[in-house]
Amino acid sequence: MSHRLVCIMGPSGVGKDSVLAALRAQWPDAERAHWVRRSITRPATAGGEAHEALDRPSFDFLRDTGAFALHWEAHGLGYGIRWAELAPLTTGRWVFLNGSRAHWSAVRHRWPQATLVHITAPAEVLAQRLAARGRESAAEIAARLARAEAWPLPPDAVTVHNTGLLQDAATNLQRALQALDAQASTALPA
Ligand SMILES: Nc1ncnc2c1ncn2[C@@H]1O[C@H](COP(=O)(O)OP(=O)(O)O)[C@@H](O)[C@H]1O
Ligand SMILES: O=P(O)(O)OC[C@H]1O[C@H](OP(=O)(O)OP(=O)(O)O)[C@H](O)[C@@H]1O
Repeated sequence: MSHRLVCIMGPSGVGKDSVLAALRAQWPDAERAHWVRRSITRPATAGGEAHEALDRPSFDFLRDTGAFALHWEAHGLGYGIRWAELAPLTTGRWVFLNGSRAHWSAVRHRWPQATLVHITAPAEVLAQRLAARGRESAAEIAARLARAEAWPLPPDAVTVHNTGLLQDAATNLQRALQALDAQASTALPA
C-alpha cells in the first residue's frame, strides 16, 4: 500500500501547501489520512505551513541520531520528516507530504510504490504568487525561481495543473489518487 505515501512536489510558489490544504479540507475520510508536519530550520513566525521549527543545532542532532525518516537541504534550510509522521502507512492510511524534487530518488528507493504528485503552473504565475505570499526576500524569490526549471519528471508522476481555482486542483488530485487506489486494490492477490 505504499502508493498511499503521497509526495507533493513542484517549484516554489506553485501551490503545494495550498493544494494540500484544499485537499485536506475535502478529503472524504479524515480518519484514514495523515498530513505530515515537517521539521524545518525556519522560524515558526515565518508564516505558511504549521511546521516544527528547529534551530540548526537541534536539526543536525536529530538528523545525526536517526530521528528523521527523510531529510534534505534546500533554500539554505534543513527539512526533516520524523519517523512518527510516516507510521500511519503501516495501518494502510494515506500519508501526504510536501517533498523535494531533488530528494525524490531517495524516497523512491525506500518506498518504491510511493506516489509522486507534480504540481505545475506557468513561470510568470510562480513569480506573482511568491511576491504576493511575501514570506521570502526578493533575492530568495529569485533563487527559488531559478530552481524552478529543469527537473526530469518521472514517467509515472501524477500531474496536477494549479492555474485556476484551488478547489479544482484539489478535486483533480483526489480523483487521480482514488483511481490509483482502485488500480492497486485490483492488483492485490486474492
Ligand atoms: N490556485 C491558486 N490560485 C491563486 N493563488 C494560489 C493558488 N494556489 C496557490 N496560491 C497562492 O500562491 C502562493 C504560493 O502558494 P504555496 O501553497 O505557498 O506554494 P508552495 O508551497 O508550492 O511554495 C500562496 O500565497 C497561495 O495563496
Ligand atoms: O527540491 P525542490 O523540489 O526544489 O524543493 C526544495 C524544497 O522547497 C520546498 O520547500 P518549501 O515549502 O520550504 O518552499 P516553497 O514553499 O517555496 O516551495 C519543497 O517542499 C522542498 O522542501
